[in-house]
Amino acid sequence: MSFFLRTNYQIYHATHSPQTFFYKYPVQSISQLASPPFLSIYLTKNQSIRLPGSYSSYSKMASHIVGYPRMGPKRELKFALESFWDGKSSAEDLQKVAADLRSSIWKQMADAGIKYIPSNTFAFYDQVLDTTAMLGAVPARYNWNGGEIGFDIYFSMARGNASVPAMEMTKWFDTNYHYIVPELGPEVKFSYASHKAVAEYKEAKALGVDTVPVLVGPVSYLLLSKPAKGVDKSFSLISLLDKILPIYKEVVAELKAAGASWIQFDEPTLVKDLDSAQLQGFTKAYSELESSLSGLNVLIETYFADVPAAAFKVLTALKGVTAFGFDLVRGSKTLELIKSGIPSGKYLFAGVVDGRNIWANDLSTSLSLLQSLEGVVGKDKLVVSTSCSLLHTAVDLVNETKLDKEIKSWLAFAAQKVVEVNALAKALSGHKDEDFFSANAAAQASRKSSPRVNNEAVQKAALALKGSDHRRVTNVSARLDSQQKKLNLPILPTTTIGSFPQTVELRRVRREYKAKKISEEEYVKAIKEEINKVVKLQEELDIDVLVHGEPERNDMVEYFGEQLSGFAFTANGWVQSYGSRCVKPPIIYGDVSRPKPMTVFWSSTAQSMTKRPMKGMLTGPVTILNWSFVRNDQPRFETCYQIALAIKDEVEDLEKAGITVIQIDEAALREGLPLRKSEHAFYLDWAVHSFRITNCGVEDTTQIHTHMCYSNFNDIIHSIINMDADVITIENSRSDEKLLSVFREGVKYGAGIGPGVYDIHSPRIPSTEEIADRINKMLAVLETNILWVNPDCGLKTRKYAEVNPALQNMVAAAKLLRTQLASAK
Ligand SMILES: Nc1nc2c(c(=O)[nH]1)N[C@@H](CNc1ccc(C(=O)N[C@@H](CCC(=O)N[C@@H](CCC(=O)N[C@@H](CCC(=O)O)C(=O)O)C(=O)O)C(=O)O)cc1)CN2
Ligand code: MET
Ligand SMILES: [Zn+2]
Repeated sequence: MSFFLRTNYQIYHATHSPQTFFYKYPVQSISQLASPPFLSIYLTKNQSIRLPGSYSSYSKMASHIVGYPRMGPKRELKFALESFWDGKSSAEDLQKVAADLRSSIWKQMADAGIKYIPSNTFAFYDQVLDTTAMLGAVPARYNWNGGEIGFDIYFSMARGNASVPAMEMTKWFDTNYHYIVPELGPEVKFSYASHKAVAEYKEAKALGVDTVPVLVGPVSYLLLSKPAKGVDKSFSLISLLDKILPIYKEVVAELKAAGASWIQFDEPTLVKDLDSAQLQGFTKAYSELESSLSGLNVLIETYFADVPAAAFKVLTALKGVTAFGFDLVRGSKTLELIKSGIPSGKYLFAGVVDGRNIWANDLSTSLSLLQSLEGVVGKDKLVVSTSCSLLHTAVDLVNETKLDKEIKSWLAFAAQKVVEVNALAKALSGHKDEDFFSANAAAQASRKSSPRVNNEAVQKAALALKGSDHRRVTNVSARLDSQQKKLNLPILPTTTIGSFPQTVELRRVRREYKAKKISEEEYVKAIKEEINKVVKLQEELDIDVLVHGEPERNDMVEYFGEQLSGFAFTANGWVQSYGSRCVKPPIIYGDVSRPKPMTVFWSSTAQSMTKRPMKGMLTGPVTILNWSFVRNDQPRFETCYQIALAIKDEVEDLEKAGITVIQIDEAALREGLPLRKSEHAFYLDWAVHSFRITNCGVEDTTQIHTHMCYSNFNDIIHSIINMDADVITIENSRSDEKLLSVFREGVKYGAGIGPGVYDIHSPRIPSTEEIADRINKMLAVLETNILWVNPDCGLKTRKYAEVNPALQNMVAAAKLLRTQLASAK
């Protein structure tokens, strides 16, 4: 009898001889798995296993996974969600896809031998929004009338609906994941309104998997929320603890009744710079919960950075808490705190397997670290874990059939990380899998010594940049004058951020070209037609500075990654960014260089179609860095300088080709800001420097734009000014125009600035009046002659039916104000 067998890195065709599987040959394509039988068992190469008894009966080692990607290996959840939103499938269909995904994830972890398997890390949109639903904290505008929160209220909060805008969405710490920001105030009535955590626990249990239910901890929940509209900005969110804890108690009681023996509270805000009042919130919350939690093992999970000493002290003194989880990849200083001060008798969940990256773990180094920790907390109290939820890494390397073999051997995605965690736990318990460890050691050695990683010329050029400054010689106001002479733009010039809708047809063209189903000629023709359509549309709309629409790009980072040396890319390495939207971060494995121009052909083609200025469109070095999986064998700034040099070459080639406005997007500059304030200055210094390197060599008459989205800039406004761009467009409308407050407070901004006039992440179409109103608010704090009018961000996720009227209204609003300003003179 023959089977397919999944190992950690490969799918094998296997034969079954009475009690043992033997590998026969590697299966080349995943499509061969179409017909059963297919056994999902994780094994290491050259290892055979005995079935049935021995495999399932060996006792589970002390291993734990903080959380797991929810989209599915082929983005099954994405397609199910979008089909449901489009009215093409039912709520039951969506529930079924979700249940299947959850069940396969739980079984996969159970099969791999993980002891502490998380539940409730699944979400239809976002785990913070799930918590808002659990607490019944639905803003009044959604007209919720109590009862269990269903899809319509839940998705209205996430995405808005025809009559009500969505809740704010913002970056989850320093990741590319976005969460829905709770809107709270003294008037909010909390109630237990979503039983999802308990339902998931029971669902797993029914499948034979006893899980650790995961909740966003009460203190982090409050610290990640914002005062609702109309609530005083100085309102103390933490003061709401008294109101939400009773609901947490209800949830805990229900989980206990359902049989849970562990519970995990994610309290990642513990890694931030908290003040003593905020820290006291933890003490208060967990003392309050102590009696409800009795009888349960309670894990407080932290991640993404070091836990500061003061927070560590508070954390380890919490009542009723039996276990602490730490990120030991990004939080190496926490290690010293653990060694010198973890209370005895508590469990240590040691996050040694990186949840933020795709590199295979250096198992022997991790094992030594874990062994040293055993000496600190005791053998029976050490649990091997991931540094954070695996939500932030790709799902399964097994689906990467086209990836270069050598590079593949250096990698581990979520499914492989689960195996690594377990291998480490087994090794600790004296059952080290020597084959697995030696294969891993060989891969580590090959990565260190591979000549493909090094490019000496690039290293030298990047090294030469350090320590020196790079800026344009003329100051920004003089440059703007020279540019205006050339561009002759009206006041309140209108523009868009770059991308236009990515239609099904467009995706098909790109896909078929990639799969070599259509010729280069046909592809170029189709893309040119698309650009022409977008150009004509913008001319009809009477937009002043045009874009080509980015139809040739799958993604603003991946597109450049595909063309730069030192990058590898995956076929299925998707990571959730928000809701159903995913990104496929390229992998930077070596020194970066630009073999040839990347965008010049498309930009000059687009410019030839119009007399209006056409913006060249590039992604900046910091954003390419922050939205890629970055090599971990050299400091990040070194990689960033290398990318900056490659983009500089592109900027100069665009200028030579006659492009006079060049936008260099730094959408992710703010997001890369370290979580700890003490590290901000160093990061901002090299990040801003990298940006300036890209355009320090252009003529005064070449207008450099940059764009940023989803960020709070108020704390880094001086660095933004220091980027010295001629024009910046910034997301603004979905965060209550917080951005404008910095100018209200008197910060002088002399360059062009376009705070977004409408939210592009919602299907809702803003009216002319609404947009005019927004522009007026901006004019109250910004000089008329520097203000630009543009949407918040690119339009690629929208449909033309939304984009056309929205832009029409935007241009109408700009014209309305121009007339008003002219007559007011
Ligand atoms: N990297 C990055 N991060 C970002 C942003 C961004 O634009 N890029 N924007 C901000 C908001 N986040 C966003 C993240 C994703 C998307 C987005 O639209 N993602 C697309 C995927 C984009 C993509 O790469 N699409 C490819 C791949 C198409 C595809 O789905 N192909 C199928 C079919 C392949 C086949 O049949 O052969 C597949 O791979 O399964 C393309 O269009 O060319 C999606 O989820 O739908 C938008 C905003 C913040 N972070
Ligand atoms: N130029 C890019 C676009 O319009 C910038 C997006 S920022 C996430 O899509
Ligand atoms: Zn943007």
